[in-house]
Amino acid sequence: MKRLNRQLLKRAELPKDVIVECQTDLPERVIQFGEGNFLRGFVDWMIHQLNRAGKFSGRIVAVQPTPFGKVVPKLNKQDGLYTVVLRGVVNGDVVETYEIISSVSRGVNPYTDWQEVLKVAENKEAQFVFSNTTEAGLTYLREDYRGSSPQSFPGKLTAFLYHRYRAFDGDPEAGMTVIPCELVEDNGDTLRDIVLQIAQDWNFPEDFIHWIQAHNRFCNTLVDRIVTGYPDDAAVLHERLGYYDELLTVGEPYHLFAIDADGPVQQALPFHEIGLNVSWGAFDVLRDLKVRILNGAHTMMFAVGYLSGANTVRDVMDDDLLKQFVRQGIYEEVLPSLNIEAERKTSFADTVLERFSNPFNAHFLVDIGMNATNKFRTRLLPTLADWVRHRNTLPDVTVFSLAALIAYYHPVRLEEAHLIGSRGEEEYRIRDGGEVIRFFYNVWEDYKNGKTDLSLFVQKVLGNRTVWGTDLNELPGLSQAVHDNLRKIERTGVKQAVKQIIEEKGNGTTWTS
Ligand SMILES: NC(=O)c1ccc[n+]([C@@H]2O[C@H](COP(=O)([O-])OP(=O)(O)OC[C@H]3O[C@@H](n4cnc5c(N)ncnc54)[C@H](O)[C@@H]3O)[C@@H](O)[C@H]2O)c1
Ligand SMILES: O=P(O)(O)OC[C@@H](O)[C@@H](O)[C@H](O)[C@H](O)CO
Repeated sequence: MKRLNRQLLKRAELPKDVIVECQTDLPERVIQFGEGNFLRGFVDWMIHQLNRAGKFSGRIVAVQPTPFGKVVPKLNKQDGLYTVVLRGVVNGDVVETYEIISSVSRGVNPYTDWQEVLKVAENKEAQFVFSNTTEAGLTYLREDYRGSSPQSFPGKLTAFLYHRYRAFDGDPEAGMTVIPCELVEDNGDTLRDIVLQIAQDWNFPEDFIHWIQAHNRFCNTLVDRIVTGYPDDAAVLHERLGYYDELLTVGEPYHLFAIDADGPVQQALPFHEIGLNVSWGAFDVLRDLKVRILNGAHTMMFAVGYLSGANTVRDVMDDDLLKQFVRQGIYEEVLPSLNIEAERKTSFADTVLERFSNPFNAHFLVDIGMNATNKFRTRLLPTLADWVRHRNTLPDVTVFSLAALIAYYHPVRLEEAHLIGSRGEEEYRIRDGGEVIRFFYNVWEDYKNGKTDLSLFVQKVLGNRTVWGTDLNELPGLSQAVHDNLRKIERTGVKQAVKQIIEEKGNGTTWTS
């Protein structure tokens, strides 16, 4: 089967329902740090839509952010082309679209071709920076700059911007608009602060620091689209498309891009003019809705679902009991703890459940479970803490999900940088930061070897401030409740324990939806 590339576009007859409006000769106007699923199915797809509408006329250079990337060679083999498949239910109708995306001109591996990255800095037409390097990428790393590619993403950006500053002699007009997409609160401000810190570490001149502050915009953003990436039914899709695409990118039709940016950015990137769901300006409420409801529910379900035998979000939604668990968590615990107008939060939750029930949504629970302790801290702990503060009781579903998370972090062995857990005969990888991994390995070993009993084990786990950012034992009753839930899980397994929780809470008729 022929591979997707420019030649194929010239020669092949493609199925009629594949959207092919490719512009493969537009100038490079964007540099993007990251080439992962999310950027390809979201930002790059949006820039492609702007190009199709004649409202941007520019392409993207995608820079690989770590030495271990595998996407850049694939992108270049396909001349930057790839297919976005959007599958889901919109207003009750099943929607499935196929579109060849041509907004990426090429990929660059900065570890072998750093000069190519610097050449983009010398191109005045390149005025935008996008990124998604996961939360782990948007962090400060103290490192030296010796003229080759820095390790960290902010280090690369600092070196890139310094080269540009020098190439254009500090021209204010050469300043860039930087739009990071990492799910980090105030991601634009955070990135700017790290860049400024690195500029100081490297003794770059004060004038450069002034140029960054005065003439480069760093926008805070919030992104929302479930992009599951390369599908498990790729062979079927290739057959249907009639060509081979190593970068097939599957996502849902829903998308939301909130960008806190002023008029000139809105005019330069007029997403709103072509019907894309982009919100300009401050987005505090949207962030709370998205992170607390959608991401919160994901974190609430991943361990409970996985240890109950489900593999994907869709499996959870197809199981009456697990679905009830998620619904109770959202409607009875997360929503009451959000100080947002009732109709708005309920309607957002309804949409989230509809998105989770997307029949095509093969979103793997083990992927959602990566770095789950940190996700619990940012996505569910606010619900838990708020509940305790206002009601002096504990939210059962959220607390159970914490116990299930701890059970999920139960290793059968330590393997290099991660733990191996087991679900019956099957093994899975427990992926988290090195310190978290070592901590869970040690506490579970002590418990299994009888050095601690379950009460002390739970107290140790909840008391680790590095893991949770706080001592969770200080929440009244939490330690006992997690202990009781873990005991139930030990005795009956997760699924039976969930059943008990649901039955104790009643049949759920109090749900808003
Ligand atoms: N996939 C989604 O549905 C979705 C939706 C919204 C937000 N996100 C965000 O995207 C991230 C996952 O991205 P994806 O789905 O494209 O996955 P992916 O694995 O396809 O891409 C991850 C990218 O991050 C880079 N990266 C990983 N660790 C890094 C590090 N330490 N330093 C620098 N770069 C690093 C990788 O090289 C790769 O380019 C998540 O952290 C999430 O916050 C994903
Ligand atoms: O991508 P992560 O691993 O940070 O979190 C898992 C999911 O909650 C997340 O990817 C959502 O699907 C996404 O945030 C939807 O916009």
